[in-house]
Amino acid sequence: MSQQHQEKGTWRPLVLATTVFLFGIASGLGLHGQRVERTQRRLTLDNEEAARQYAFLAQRQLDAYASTGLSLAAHIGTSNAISDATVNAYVDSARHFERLKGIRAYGYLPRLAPELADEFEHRVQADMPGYHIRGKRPRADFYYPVLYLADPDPARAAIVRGIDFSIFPERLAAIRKALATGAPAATRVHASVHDFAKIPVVLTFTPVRTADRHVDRGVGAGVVFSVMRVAELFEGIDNGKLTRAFALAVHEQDGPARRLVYASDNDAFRQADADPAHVVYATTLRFTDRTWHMRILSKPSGRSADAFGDWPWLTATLLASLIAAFGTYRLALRQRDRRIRSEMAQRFEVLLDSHPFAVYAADRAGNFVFVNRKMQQELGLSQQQLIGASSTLFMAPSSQAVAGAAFRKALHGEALAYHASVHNGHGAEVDLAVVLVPVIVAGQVDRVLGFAENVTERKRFERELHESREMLRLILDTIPDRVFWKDRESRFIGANRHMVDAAGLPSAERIVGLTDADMPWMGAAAHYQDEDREILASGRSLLNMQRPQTTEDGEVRWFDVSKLPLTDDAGTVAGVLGIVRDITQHKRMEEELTRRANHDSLTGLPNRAFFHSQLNHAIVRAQRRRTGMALMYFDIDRFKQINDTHGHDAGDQVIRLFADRVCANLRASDFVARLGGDEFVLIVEDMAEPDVARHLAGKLLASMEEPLAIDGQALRISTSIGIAVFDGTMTASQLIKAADDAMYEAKRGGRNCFRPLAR
Ligand SMILES: Nc1nc2c(ncn2[C@@H]2O[C@H](COP(=O)(O)OP(=O)(O)OP(=O)(O)O)[C@@H](O)[C@H]2O)c(=O)[nH]1
Repeated sequence: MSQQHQEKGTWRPLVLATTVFLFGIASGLGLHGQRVERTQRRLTLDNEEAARQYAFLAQRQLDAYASTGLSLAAHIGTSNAISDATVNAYVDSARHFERLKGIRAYGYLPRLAPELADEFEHRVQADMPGYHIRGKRPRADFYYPVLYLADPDPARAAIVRGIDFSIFPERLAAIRKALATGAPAATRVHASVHDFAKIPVVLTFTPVRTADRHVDRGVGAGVVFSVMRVAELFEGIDNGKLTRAFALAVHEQDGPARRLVYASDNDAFRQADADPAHVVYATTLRFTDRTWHMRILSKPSGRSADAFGDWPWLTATLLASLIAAFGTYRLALRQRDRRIRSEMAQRFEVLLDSHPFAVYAADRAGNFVFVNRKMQQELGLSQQQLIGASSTLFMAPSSQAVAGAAFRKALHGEALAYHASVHNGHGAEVDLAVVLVPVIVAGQVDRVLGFAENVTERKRFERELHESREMLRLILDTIPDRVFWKDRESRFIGANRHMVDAAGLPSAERIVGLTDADMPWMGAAAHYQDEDREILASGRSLLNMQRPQTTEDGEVRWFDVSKLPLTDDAGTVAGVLGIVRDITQHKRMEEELTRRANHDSLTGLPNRAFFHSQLNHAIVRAQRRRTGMALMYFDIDRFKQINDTHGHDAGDQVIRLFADRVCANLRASDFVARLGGDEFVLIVEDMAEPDVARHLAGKLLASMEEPLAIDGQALRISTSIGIAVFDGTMTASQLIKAADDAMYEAKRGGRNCFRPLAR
C-alpha cells in the first residue's frame, strides 16, 4: 500500500469522528426542541388507544341499556297481569337495570284507548288502591299512563303512578316511533322534568307486545321505558378514569342543530370545535334509534419546554455525541481494515480461483465463504450451492471425525494436513489430500483456508499396486522354490518365504541389505557373488546350475539354481533375480535309477553294462599307468542241477551267497560284476605281477569249499575260473573272449579250477 493511501486511510476516521461529534451536538440541540412535542405525540398515540377502548366501553354500555329494555319488554309481554305479586315479580326481574350506570327509573306504560281508561283504572285499583291516571290529554288517541315504576334509589322505592307520559311531546314522539317500528326508540337529551336539578336525561321506549284482550293485538300493548342520566353514564365508564384523563364532548348527530348530549367540561366542548388537533379520537355511538358523535380530547399538559434549563438533556447530548464520535472513529477504522482485507481477499480469490488445487475458505463456524473453480468441479456443485454450506456437509461419515478434529486445530492456529473422503454432488466418493492453513487477523483465526488435492486416482493406483504386490507375494510364497532378488552390489532386496526360512530369518524385511556372506551358506558366498557379477556384467542368465549344499545337520541337499538379470525401465541391468529349486529328491531318484540301470537286482553287484564301461576304463588306466590288469570269468559249476534239485528260489539264494563269498575275498580296487545267470566277471587292476590273479583265483576256489546253508541244508558248490591277463594291447572284446575261453578250458579241465594260469 502506498504512503498516500495510508495517510488517507488514517485521517478519514478522524474527520468522520469530528463530523459525527459536531453533528451530534447540533442534532441534540435541535432534537431538544422537538422532544416535548414528540413526547406529547407519543402520549397522544398511547392515548388514542386508551380513547378507543373508552369508546368501545361506552358503546357496550349503551348496548346494555338497549338490550335490558328489550328483555324487560319481553317479560311484560309474556306475563301481562296486574297484581301485587306481578308488580313484585316485575320489579325483581328488572333489577339488572339497576346495575347500569345512570339509570334513574324504569317502568311500563300500557297503551290505553281513552274510552277504556275508566275501566282500566277501575281494574288496576282492585289490586293497587288509589291508582289514577293524571294528565290525560283531551282528544288523545291513546293514553300512556305509568303502570309500574321502579327506581334504583332505595329512598324512592317502587311506586305506581298514573301519569300519562304522552303529555310530553318529546316522549310521545319517541313512544310512537317505538310502536311504529317495533324497535326501541329514545328521546333526544333533555332536562329531567321532575328533578329539581334539571339534570339532562334520555328516555328510552321499548315496545311491548302482548296477548291482552284490552289492547290492540299485534300492534303493541305499550312500551317499557327507562330514564337515563347521560352524565352519569359517561362519567361512570371505566369508573371515571376517562373523564380524568380526557375531555369528552358528545353531540346528537341527527338533525341540523347539534344538540350537546354531554361535555365533561366547558373547555373541552369549546376546544373540540376550536382546535380539532386536540381530538385524540372521534367516533359515533349508536343508542337505539339515535346516533351520537363522541369526541375524546387530550387535556392540556401545562408543561413547557425550556431549551437551556434542561441540563441533564444537554449533558446527555454531549456525552452521546462523544460516544458516537468515538464509536464512529472505531467503526471507520474497522471498516478501513475490512476494506483493505476485502481488497486483499479479492486479489487472493482471483489468484486462488485458477489454482490447480481445490481451494476453499471457511469461516469460524466451518461454513464455506469462498470456493474456487476447481473446488466446484471436484464437488460437482455451483458456487451458489456451496457458499454458506457447512464444509462438513460433504464429508464421508468415515472422514468426519478426522476432518472435524483438523478444523478445530486450525481454529487454534495450527496448519496441518490430512486425508479425507467426500461425497460430491453426483454421489461419487472423492479422496482428497487436504492442507489447512489458518488465516490470522488481529491475533485471531479469522477463517481457515483449505487446499485439497484430488488423490482418488492415485489412491486407486496405490490400492491396485498394493493388491498386485500382495498377489505377487502370495504367489511367490506359495511356490516351493526359493526366490530372491539382489541389487547391483549383490545385496538382497527381497525374497519369498522359503528363501527367508532357508536364511533362518524371522521376516522378509530382515533380508533387505544382507548378502550371501550373512547367510548360513556363507562358505559359498564368494562363488555366488562371482556368478552375480558375471550376470551383471554380461546381462545373460545362468540357468539350471545344479549344486549340492551341506546343511547344518550334515545332510547333502541338491539345488537347481537359475539366476537372471533384472533390468530397470532404461533396460540397464540393475540386479539379479535368483530362483533356487530343491532337487534333492529328484537327484536321489536319479541316482537310484542309475544305480538300478548299472546293478544286478539279485546280488546288488554291477551288471553287464556297468562291467563293459568299467572294463574300458580299466584298459585305459592300465595302458596309461602301465600297470598289470587281468580279467576273470567264472560261474557256478553245475548250477542247473541245483536249480533242478532244490528249486529256482534256492538257486537264487545260492547265487547271492556265492557273490558274497566272492566279494569277501576282494580288495577295494577289484571290480566284480554279475553278467547274468551264474556268470560273473572280475577285473583286477594294478597287479604287480600275473601271479596276483592266480593267487586270487585260488582264494576264490578255496572260499567255496565250505558248504552253503540253503533252507537248512548244507550245499556244496564250486566254481571254474578263466583268467585273461591284459597284455597292453588287447581290446575289451579280445580280453573278454580270452577270459571266457579260459573259463571253458577250466570246465573242460574238470571244473573247480582256474585256467590258463593254473599250473
Ligand atoms: N536260480 C537261477 N537260475 C538261473 C538264473 N540264470 C540262469 N539260471 C540257470 O542256470 C543254469 C546255468 O546252467 P549252465 O551254466 O548252462 O550249466 P551248468 O549246469 O552250470 O553246467 P556248467 O556250467 O557246465 O558247469 C541254467 O539252467 C539256467 O536256467 C538265475 O538267475 N537264477
